[in-house]
Amino acid sequence: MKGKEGNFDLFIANCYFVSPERAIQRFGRLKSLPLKGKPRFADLNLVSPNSGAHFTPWVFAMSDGCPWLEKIYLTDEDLNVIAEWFPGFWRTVTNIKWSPVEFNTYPGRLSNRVHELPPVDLFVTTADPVLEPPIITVNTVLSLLALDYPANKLACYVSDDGGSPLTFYSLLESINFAKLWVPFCKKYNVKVRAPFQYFSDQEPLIFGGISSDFREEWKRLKDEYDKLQQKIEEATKHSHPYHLNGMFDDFSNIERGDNSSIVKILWEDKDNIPEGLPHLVYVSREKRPKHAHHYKAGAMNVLTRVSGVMTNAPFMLNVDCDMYANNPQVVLHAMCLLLESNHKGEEYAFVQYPQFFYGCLPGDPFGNHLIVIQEYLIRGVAGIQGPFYEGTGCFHRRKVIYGESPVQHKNTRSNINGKNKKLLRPSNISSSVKAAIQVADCSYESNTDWGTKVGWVYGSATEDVLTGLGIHKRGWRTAYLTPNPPAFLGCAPSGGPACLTQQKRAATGLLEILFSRNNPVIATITCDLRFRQCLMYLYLILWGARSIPELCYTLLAAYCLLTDSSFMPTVSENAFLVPASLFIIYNLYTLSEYLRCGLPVRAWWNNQRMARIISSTAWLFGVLSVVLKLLGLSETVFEITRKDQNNQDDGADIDPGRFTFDDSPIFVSGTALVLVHISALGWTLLRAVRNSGFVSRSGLGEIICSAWVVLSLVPFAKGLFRRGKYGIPYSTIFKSKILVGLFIYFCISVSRN
Ligand SMILES: O=c1ccn([C@@H]2O[C@H](COP(=O)(O)OP(=O)(O)O[C@H]3O[C@H](CO)[C@@H](O)[C@H](O)[C@H]3O)[C@@H](O)[C@H]2O)c(=O)[nH]1
Ligand SMILES: [Mn+2]
Repeated sequence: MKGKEGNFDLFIANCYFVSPERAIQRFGRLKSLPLKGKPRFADLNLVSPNSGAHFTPWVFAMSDGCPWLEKIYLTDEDLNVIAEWFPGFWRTVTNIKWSPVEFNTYPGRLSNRVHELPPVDLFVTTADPVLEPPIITVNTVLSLLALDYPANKLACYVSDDGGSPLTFYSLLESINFAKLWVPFCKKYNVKVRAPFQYFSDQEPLIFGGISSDFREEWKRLKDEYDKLQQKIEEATKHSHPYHLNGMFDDFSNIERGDNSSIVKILWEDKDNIPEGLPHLVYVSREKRPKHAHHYKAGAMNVLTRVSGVMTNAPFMLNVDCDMYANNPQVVLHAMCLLLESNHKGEEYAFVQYPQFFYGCLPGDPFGNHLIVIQEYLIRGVAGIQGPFYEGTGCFHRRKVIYGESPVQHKNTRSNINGKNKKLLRPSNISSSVKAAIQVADCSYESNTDWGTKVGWVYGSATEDVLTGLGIHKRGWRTAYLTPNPPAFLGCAPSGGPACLTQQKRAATGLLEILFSRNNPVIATITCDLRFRQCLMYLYLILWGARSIPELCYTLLAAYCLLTDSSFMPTVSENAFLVPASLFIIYNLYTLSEYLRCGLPVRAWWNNQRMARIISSTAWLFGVLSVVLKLLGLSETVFEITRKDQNNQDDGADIDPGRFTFDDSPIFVSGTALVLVHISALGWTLLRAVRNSGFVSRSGLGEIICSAWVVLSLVPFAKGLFRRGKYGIPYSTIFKSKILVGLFIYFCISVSRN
């Protein structure tokens, strides 16, 4: 089974078409593709819903001679039906979801080419030891050190933007544990290599038939991990847990946001054998109050340069500090794609894994598990030019980050003819520490292309999407990989404040892209961004801006009820069917997506509800902060999301799925909106009672709209009557009431004129 066997691009048409002609129209084009191999099979039966006729679509397999990769183009049956019946309906979204793609990778088949595997640099970013407890970062690092990949081809770099001695101490302490953990994982082929997850599961001890050796080692390692955890916990409690001497000297007198560069080798892998422990390097870049540090993008660029002078691997993985590797074969899976070019000779700029989360609350109460979005949206984009960069769980080609275009890449590749590829990683890195410190200084980037044409791009709080767009703009294709088990798992924030802060930052950052030099429309006209990819980016970056029309519509319903007017047709008119069917179809369709992902109805509802909450609060504030930035009144900031620890209980009545509040102004608009609608509905009811019956101009349409808003904002309605963190603070309610008063006054004065 070598050589030509195996690799094929597979085209499947598994959809119902309105007519066989339509199917031929859509899939006939496949015939003209340059088939290298023989078509494999064609045995799917299609049924035409109109004529009932059966017909067989074409299924093609094209062999490229690469045994470890399959690319499957799927066509979403429901999408086709909808697209057939409702031409033009939800066009932008349909554009994105139209041609989903799935890759199947077979890392096992790479095993006889181990010597050809390239080195990979692994990056972890952390920024705040309080919001991001070091034990979380330590677990992520341990999961990376223990990956199924030759250790002498890996190097792990941790960027600590907090310059925290606690984070440094925790990583230093974890080295001794890593020396036991990594061999243990590889010896017993441990599935989950983040120790906190592995040991939270007692199962390995309960099953029968496992050697007593294993039991003993398991217990020993659990013991060691507990000790490590205790040490870190202890250090967290005391302000000076370690004598500031020797290795800690650099951390004395550090002020937040004002420190020189620190680069320390925590572990240098001198043995240089595949079974060893990868290099581990701690990096805290220089920060000065007068120098913009560009948040995560700045940190990523420093990591790129520091690793550049130390190991300079051709591929770089980056993860957020909470995103541990859940599938030990992530690098191998990524290599199945990165080592290959497709039948047109194109290579992928990066391989993006989805963001999935651990410890998920049932029913996705905060609407942030991203399962459906990733399954339909990102898989769909994967069939256009490729997924956007999600900021974590992504393998980049180093040269692409340095600004290389696909054409340049092809040329250099054919020049070196694949032979001189750098397949070894230096085993001595201590000699380059001095250089590494220099490239981590903040003056290093002045008057260079870093942050514009080179590296992670500055100017947006969503540096990930902006950077990925810069790559697509140069004409690169990218790939989306969804192996089983999921590649990486992280923490999804819970509670109102953390979720809304994260969404506000996303809305801000995405909108900033519209006003950046990477504007997708300009990129399509002047560069190599594809048109459909441009539509996808527009859809994405205008997410937050949707809050403005949405707010207008929600207020419109309340306005009509308060002034006894209407914006909807009445039930007796035929025209009523238009909004009614749109409403029903939209909800049924989105619901079907959740059900097809195996999620409960509750998850669908929670996501719909959170979308309205986020739109009326976080996105609105996101838009506002971009407006302030454009007016030059304030700069946008990257607020770090709190990484919750599961045991963070602070009371008996704990319900982690319940919405929480604090005194942030972000809650004012939502509170005002729910108050407006409750008033409007109350007023309508009163009027109905007084007039004995609904003889008014505003009818069922307006009432349904208003009630839908209240239903979506139920957490706010409940928050009005609760105290503590589940209640809305009085000051917020007070401010909201002023807004409500102004709105009602506006309604009355408009309707009088
Ligand atoms: O000044 C900073 C700020 C943040 N970070 C790191 O950036 C990562 C992401 O920050 P987080 O607060 O966890 O944001 P999330 O909302 O969870 O992040 C999502 O959104 C970000 C912006 O789009 C992406 O960068 C992330 O990869 C993506 O997971 C974390 O590792 C932080 O430590 C820094 O290194 N320096
Ligand atoms: Mn995160």
